[in-house]
Amino acid sequence: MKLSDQRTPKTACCLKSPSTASMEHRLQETTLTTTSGTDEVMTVPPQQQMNNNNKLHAVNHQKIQHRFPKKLAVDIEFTDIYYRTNVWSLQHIKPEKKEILHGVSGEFRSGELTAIMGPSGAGKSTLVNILAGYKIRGVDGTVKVNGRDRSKDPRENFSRLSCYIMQDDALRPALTVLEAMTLVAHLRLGYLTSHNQKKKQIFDLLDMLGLVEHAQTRTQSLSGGQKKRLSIALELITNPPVLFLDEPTTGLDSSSCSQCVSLLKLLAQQGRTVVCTIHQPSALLFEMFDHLYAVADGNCIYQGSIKGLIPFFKDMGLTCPAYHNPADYLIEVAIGEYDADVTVLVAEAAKSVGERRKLPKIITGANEEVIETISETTADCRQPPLQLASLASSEDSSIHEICEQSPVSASLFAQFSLLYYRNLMVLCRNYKHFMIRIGAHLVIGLVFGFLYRGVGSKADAVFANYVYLYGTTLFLVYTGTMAVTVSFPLEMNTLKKEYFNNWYSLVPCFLAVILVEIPIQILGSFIYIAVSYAYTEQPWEEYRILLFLMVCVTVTLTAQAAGFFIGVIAPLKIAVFLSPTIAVLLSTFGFNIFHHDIPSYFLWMYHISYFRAAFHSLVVSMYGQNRTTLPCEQLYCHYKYPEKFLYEMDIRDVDISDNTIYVSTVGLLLHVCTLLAIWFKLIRR
Ligand SMILES: Nc1ncnc2c1ncn2[C@@H]1O[C@H](COP(=O)(O)OP(=O)(O)OP(=O)(O)O)[C@@H](O)[C@H]1O
Repeated sequence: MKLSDQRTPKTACCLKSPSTASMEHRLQETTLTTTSGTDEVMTVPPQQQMNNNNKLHAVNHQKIQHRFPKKLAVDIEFTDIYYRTNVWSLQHIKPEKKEILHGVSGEFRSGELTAIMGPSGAGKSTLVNILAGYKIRGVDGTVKVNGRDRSKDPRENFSRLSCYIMQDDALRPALTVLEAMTLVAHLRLGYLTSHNQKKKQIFDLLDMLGLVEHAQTRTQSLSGGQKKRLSIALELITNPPVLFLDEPTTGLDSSSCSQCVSLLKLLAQQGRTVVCTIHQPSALLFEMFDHLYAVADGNCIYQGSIKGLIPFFKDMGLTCPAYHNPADYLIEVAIGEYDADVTVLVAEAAKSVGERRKLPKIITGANEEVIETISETTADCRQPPLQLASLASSEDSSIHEICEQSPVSASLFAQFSLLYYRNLMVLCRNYKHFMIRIGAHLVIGLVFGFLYRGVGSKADAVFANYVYLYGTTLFLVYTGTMAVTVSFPLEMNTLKKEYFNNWYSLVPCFLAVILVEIPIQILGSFIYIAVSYAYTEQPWEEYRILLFLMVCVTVTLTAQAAGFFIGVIAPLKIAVFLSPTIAVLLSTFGFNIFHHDIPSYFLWMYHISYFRAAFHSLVVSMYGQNRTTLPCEQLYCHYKYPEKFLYEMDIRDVDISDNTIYVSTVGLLLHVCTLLAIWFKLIRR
């Protein structure tokens, strides 16, 4: 069925503030008409002038042309959903099972905007987490997608046709709106979608969400409502048929709230299944929802239309006072006010599940509307044409079929390139951070060089040089570790969101992060070494300089790998304390303590200490390798012969290449462990 042939005027949602007239009135006033041809034109008659400069408001006064490919409609049915988790009981000193959802059932349909409401702690977020596939552990029950059990298909399939917009916007603050959209378009639409098509799609989305004029604004400067809309726009780039949102209106003022809900309504009217949790909305906002799913203490107490809520309560002997906001009344009933017997409501609501499932699907205006196929939309798009949406076809379509219509994501290499470029861009924007890191290496190099000037070439200053070498190792280990300890923890939320919503795979993302950090650390080390090496008058022999550089770079990169690892495995506050503590602990082995003096139960630390291995290598690179006699300006210099110093320090037999291989291996292993730890965190949901 070619939907563009249908010309029935439809009621559509308009994106506006409800401040001056009733929302309902305006909704009815606004019409959405399809025109002939391939372009869908939503014609919105002029509204009365309102005092709102927001772009979304202006949208109502314009013709908006959207070019959105639509996928098949997706209905979600869930039965007997239980969620149990372990909580630590101080009374019994053991973990105990706590049931948070007690077998809830329901159905969310395409073309409908569903609100999940209930008192705080009722289980709204838990339910939406489960339905979005974000929470997996401890969940029992069945979730069907277009009648097919979701668990029978690979997990990624569902995430390819749905998106989850979490409460925390988790955006990249240094990127502009346009950059964020472009990046996600390249990542998710892959190379099969042409540049022009991506650009068109981005601007259509920004236009629809009222963000065009903020395209060049950095996301950190956006208002709360704009951030929320950007979060939605980023996920809409692949046009998923299902949207889950956790409290999208939290933290927004009433005007932004209504704009946000209006937008969700529009998305639902275009045939999507839109499900969001929401706290007590205003009466006007409440009426904008098509379907209500009310939860109280892990049970469903009502599911059905908004209009049906008050009559349902009336049937249960609960009369909503006149002029009372039904949304407020619902919450009051859910917490047991008005002598409400919640168990009766739960039993009645359970009956309505079956009744709703028997109801024929209401063909909402939007479901009949044209939302063009990709092939119609773009002549230059090489993707196979997507099928037009129709509710009839949605019943037969499995997740697999719908997924086959999803755009092909960027290849792993393309993902890496895009993410690497993004990280470089963020680094350039946060150049102060970069400059401070490089500046610190220069300043410390100058200070160390000044304090230990000339010690590298004197026989009577061998111990001072030994301390300089120790200080160098410690400094490079510290700067390597500490600069990156917070890297992954700070972006864990964003990473979780982006990874869950299938933006990219973990390995390219991980490599893109560490390969931006590694050159900075190498550059910093080079600057420090250039200054301090020259100032302290270390031997000016190419071979020794190269050895020195190699050992310093290896140890600082391994320390960096340790910083990444500690940051990922420990909570942030502990990680920033743990990293330097471990560095200091490892540094005590090898410096002024001999292998034979270490108690046997600490020997393992001596052996695993990459610090010790690097430090010994540095000393040997300066005093070993057949170094000639050191110039002595005193009557007697104990260490005139460098070999003697190595002998007395018990490091004469140190093999630099063995040690360097060991330090590098530790670094590589730490990176692998970091990658596994992140992966574990991402999948442990
Ligand atoms: N992993 C968990 N361990 C222990 N309790 C949990 C866990 N997850 C959720 N809960 C509990 O389950 C209940 C429901 O939590 P949920 O976040 O779903 O509530 P909510 O309805 O979204 O509340 P709010 O509106 O305040 O966000 C709460 O009492 C919460 O403390």
